[in-house]
Amino acid sequence: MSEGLSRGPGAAGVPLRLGTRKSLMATTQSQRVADLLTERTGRPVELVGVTTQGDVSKALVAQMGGTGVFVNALRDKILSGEVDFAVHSLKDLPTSETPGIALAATPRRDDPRDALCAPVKLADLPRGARIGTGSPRRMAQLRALRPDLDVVPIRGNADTRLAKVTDGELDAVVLAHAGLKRIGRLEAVGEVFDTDQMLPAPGQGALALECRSDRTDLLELLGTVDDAATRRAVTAERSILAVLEAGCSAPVGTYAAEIDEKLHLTATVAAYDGSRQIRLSASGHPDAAEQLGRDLADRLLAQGADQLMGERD
Ligand SMILES: NCc1[nH]cc(CCC(=O)O)c1CC(=O)O
Repeated sequence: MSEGLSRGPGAAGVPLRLGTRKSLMATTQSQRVADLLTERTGRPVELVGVTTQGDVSKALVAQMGGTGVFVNALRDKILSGEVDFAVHSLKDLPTSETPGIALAATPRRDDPRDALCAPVKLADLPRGARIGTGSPRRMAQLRALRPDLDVVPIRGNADTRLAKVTDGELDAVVLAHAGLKRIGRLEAVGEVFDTDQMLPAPGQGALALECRSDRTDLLELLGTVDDAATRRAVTAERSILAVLEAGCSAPVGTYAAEIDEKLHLTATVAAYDGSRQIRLSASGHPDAAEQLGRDLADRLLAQGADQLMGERD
């Protein structure tokens, strides 16, 4: 479509190429960001579907350490110049920096909470009900809330998981509210967990725009959809993960939000069996988000967080 045209900083009107996975969740969140960018800057944005190895082989996703395989494929396309930028679910991004890649913007966050997908609330599930999740964080917190439940490890995309409830294989599954909203499946929600009951994954509900770090023109343009309060909150949350040297598959829950110009941060580290949980809170100046997270992580470690995370049943 735009073949052969100059893509330099002066090329106003040339569509930006947004590399995206082809799943419904990915294309929905990419299109939302595309529309917002065009609305704010007048610049057209076209979606470029990218098939990753992870989309082709489910076994490979597990083998390569989860969602990182999707992230890496999109980053490769950015570095090679095939696409200009990508939109990721922030919680799927590793905390380590990637040479040549910049986090250009974090748009305003959606609901960060987890949701119980069942015809009833958690308290109304019968004793011993089967509840599916692949996340050690959700597993541990569910077991702490309802030790009598049978927590079943499952895989697959949100639709596959929801189908297990509809067809009666499971009584419930737990998924991110934000993802369910993006794929239009909020009707499946029986209860949205309060953060007092279940702390979300660091960055849950937030999106991340990435582009090449040497594209200063693009960094400025993408920066128009950045939400500073979201960035501060997810910075605090992710700095906990970084200190704990944990990823999205660790039993670590966090939630940060600004209230009355203070940043409040709560984090939990749980044993895999939910038998023990350390949960701590702190608040501080929003501009010191990273330090707030680091200090809280140090306090978690001082109370034995690394030992807890190392225990598996
Ligand atoms: N790891 C999969 C994943 N990555 C982002 C979302 C949902 C959207 C979000 O949390 O921002 C999901 C599904 C889920 O956890 O239910």
